[in-house]
Order: sequence, then C-alpha cells, then structure tokens
Amino acid sequence: MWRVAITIAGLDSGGGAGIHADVKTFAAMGVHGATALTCVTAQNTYEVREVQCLSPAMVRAQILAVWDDMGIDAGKTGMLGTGEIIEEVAATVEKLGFPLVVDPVMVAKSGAPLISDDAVDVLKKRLLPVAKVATPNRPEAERLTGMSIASERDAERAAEYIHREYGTEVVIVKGGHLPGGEAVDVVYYRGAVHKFSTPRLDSRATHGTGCAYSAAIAAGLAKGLDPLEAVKTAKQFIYTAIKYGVARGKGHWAVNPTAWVEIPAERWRAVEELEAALKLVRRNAERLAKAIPEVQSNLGYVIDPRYARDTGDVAAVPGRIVNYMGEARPSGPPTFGASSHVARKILALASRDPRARSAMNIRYDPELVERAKALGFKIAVVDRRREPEEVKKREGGTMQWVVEEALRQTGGVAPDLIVDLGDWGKEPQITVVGKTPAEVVEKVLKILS
Ligand SMILES: Nc1ncnc2c1ncn2[C@@H]1O[C@H](COP(=O)(O)OP(=O)(O)O)[C@@H](O)[C@H]1O
Ligand SMILES: Cc1ncc(COP(=O)(O)OP(=O)(O)O)c(N)n1
Repeated sequence: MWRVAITIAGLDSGGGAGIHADVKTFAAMGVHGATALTCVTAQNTYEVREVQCLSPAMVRAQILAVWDDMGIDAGKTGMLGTGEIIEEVAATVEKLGFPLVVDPVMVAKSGAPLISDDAVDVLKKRLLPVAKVATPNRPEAERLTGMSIASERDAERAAEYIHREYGTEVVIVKGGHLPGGEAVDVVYYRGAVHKFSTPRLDSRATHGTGCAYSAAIAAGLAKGLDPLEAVKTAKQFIYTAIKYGVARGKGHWAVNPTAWVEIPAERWRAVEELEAALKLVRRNAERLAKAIPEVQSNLGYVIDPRYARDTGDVAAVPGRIVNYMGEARPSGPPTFGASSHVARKILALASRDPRARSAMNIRYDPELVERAKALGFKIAVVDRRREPEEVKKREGGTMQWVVEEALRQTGGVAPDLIVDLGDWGKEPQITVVGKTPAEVVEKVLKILS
C-alpha cells in the first residue's frame, strides 16, 4: 500500500534544503511525498537573500487538503518561519494526530536566521509536545535547553532534558556539529540512550543534511517502522546523501537524497549493458579471438561518473575474455571490481570525458590501426617509454598517465582508440573506447572486418 508523508517546510530556490530535499527523500524512500509550504526563500548554496512566509491559514489549508483526500501516515516540519505558523501547525497536527518529526530549523548553514526569535519559545511550548520525534543539531539543542554541548555525554543530557521538559517521545541530538572521527547521533527513547554513528565525511555537501535526515525518519514512520529502525535507516541514508553530494555551487553543496536509489540502479544497469555486450562477443567469438592479446582482453563499464569513486564501481569480466581454441570467451559474468588495468583506464577517461564509460584492450597490430584510421576513428598514440620514472613508481600512475597523454592529443575528448606502444616487458596494446560496452565491441568488430 502506498504510504503518504507530508513535509511542512520552506522552499529553498537552490533546491538543496527545505521541501526539495524532503520530497526527493520521500521518493527515494518509497513513500508518496505531499507538501505544506510555509515560507519561500531566495537561497543558494552560500546565502539566503529574501524570505517571505505564507499566512498560517494557508499552511493549515494545505495540510487539510492532503489529509481530507489521501490521509497522512507521518509528517515532518522544517523551516516554520514565524510563531503564528508554528502555533497553527501544532494545533492542526494535534487535531489530526499523525506522527510528526520536528526538525527545529533555526539557522541555515550559510548563517541566515530561518525563524524569528520569539518563535523559538512557541516551538518549545507548543510544537515539541505534539511531536513524536525531534532532531535538533548541536546549536539548536543548546538553544532549546540552555545547556552547552561539547561531548556525547552532554548530548545525552540535552536529549533527556528535551524529552522531560517538552514531552517529545524520541529526541535525537545530531552529531554533525560535534567533533570526532565519527558522526554520532544520540537518541533518547523510552528511558534509554541509543547511539547511531557513521564515519564523519570530509565533505562540502552538507546543505540540507538536517532536512533530508528528518524526512528519512518521517518516511520510516510512514511505513510503520519503529522509531529506532527508522533512525537506523535514515543514518545510512544521510551518509550516502552527503558522500555523493551535488558538486555544484560556491558554498555548501547540496546533499543528494537520490543517490540512495540511483547508485543501486546504476550498478544494475551497468551489469545489464555488459551482459548484452558479452552476448555480442559470444556471437562473434571466432572473429574476436583474433583481437585477443597475450595478456588477454577485458571489457569494462563504469557506473555514472558522478557516482564512480574506484575500480569497485567498474563492472568487468572476472578472469578476462580469453582466446579459447580460436574463440573469444568471457571467463565469467560481469562483476564489479573484476578488472584493475582496464578499470583504471576507464576511471581516468570518464573523469575527464564523462561520455567515455567503457573500454576494451585488444592486440596491437599496425594493420588494425590503419583500418581504424580509414574508418575515421579518432586515434591517440602513446609511447610509454616517455613515461616519467616517478609516475612509473606510483601505484596506478601509468594508466592515468597514458590516458592524460591520449587526451592531450585529442583536446580533452576521449579518442576511439588509444594505441599504447608498450615498454620493456610491457606488451603493446590498443584500448578501444566507447560510451557503452556494446559500442566498444561494435567498434572492435568494425576494425577487424
Ligand atoms: N560530515 C558528516 N559526515 C557524516 N555524517 C554527517 C556529517 N555532517 C552531518 N552528518 C549527519 O547528518 C545528519 C544531520 O546532521 P546535522 O548536519 O548536524 O544537521 P543540520 O543540517 O540540522 O545542521 C546527522 O545524522 C549527522 O550525524
Ligand atoms: C528553506 C530552508 N529550510 C531549511 C533549511 C535548513 O536546512 P538544513 O538541513 O538545516 O541545512 P542547512 O541550511 O543547515 O545546510 C534551509 N537552509 N532552507
């Protein structure tokens, strides 16, 4: 059954925080996302330029419109702007009774206030008692409790205080603003303290973390999860969203809630595409056997370069494509991390030209190069004997150097062929490059014909 979660929050025109972050999170977590907009901000990754809030009656009308039609399984609040809006939201949620996660947003990462000073008191006295979960960050928890928070122990005390003083059932003091190699969130729930942690990422993509995290918890509650289960999943979710943040803008980059679903989808697609290309290899096994070098061939395909970090993100053939009694034969099914050389070449290529996501190494033969030239293929020729000694010594440095040399010759656009003339003890080879593994195999077949 479809579950419905509502975000009662502000709009960030840059799309990093607020309702954009929340609705992306709801979608990624598999619940239907509804919205009740509170305020519009003219905002980007480094500043909030203008703020305009709607009337409390309009905020209530949006919540009721959703409630009267689909019902609401859980909700969350973000930027509420004014004491009047908070008062109205508290009264409406109290009447309807759906579980609410309150992210007590006070100040944007860029430093701009997102709530009026007098409204903090209304938030404490009216909204927190109605909330099932509250997710203050360190400065917010300090403002709600008057305590100074410098350690996990302080965070525990603050979480318990908020529960005792305002009646919120589950209080999470987030660890994003606390020091330490781990980002530890301290959860006070039913008289006990629980901790959820991930390694702390050294990342610029922290705009919208609190929004996406609280939305992920609300999505879990909408699905009927126990609050601790919801927090556990939300913690993994926000780690991924920060790790694969949106690398655009001059300030704090936006978190990326869709990484949660895009990465698994990308990995599945890469395997599908590689499998299709290997079928083509099997269908042309005799012809392709002629292209297999002494070291054998491999055919690799990297996931969307926005998400590719290392050779574990490149699918290839374990055991390579071998020449078995005059037939090209893939030794195993497409597997991530199955290649080192070809995978490193692909990573280097795709980081410079994101369309070049697949490659296959084949036997060097001047005749094949001539044929490729006649076909109009773009060719770069790299003489490895010119590789500087310090690059040779660096683990993985050669592949990067070969690719950079090739791209220097082609003006930064990936060539169809990189001809590597080899070195002492290194077999010369040709790397055929393409957008997809099927395109690469087609190119090899053309050169061979
Ligand atoms: N650099 C980081 N690495 C890993 N997790 C982080 C990092 N920064 C924040 N988090 C996590 O993101 C979530 C949101 O926390 P926080 O950034 O403190 O919220 P806010 O956006 O309200 O300031 C929490 O689970 C926190 O532990
Ligand atoms: C419209 C809007 N709502 C909320 C925030 C704050 O979002 P948060 O997740 O706390 O992220 P940072 O602003 O702290 O990066 C916002 N900026 N705008």
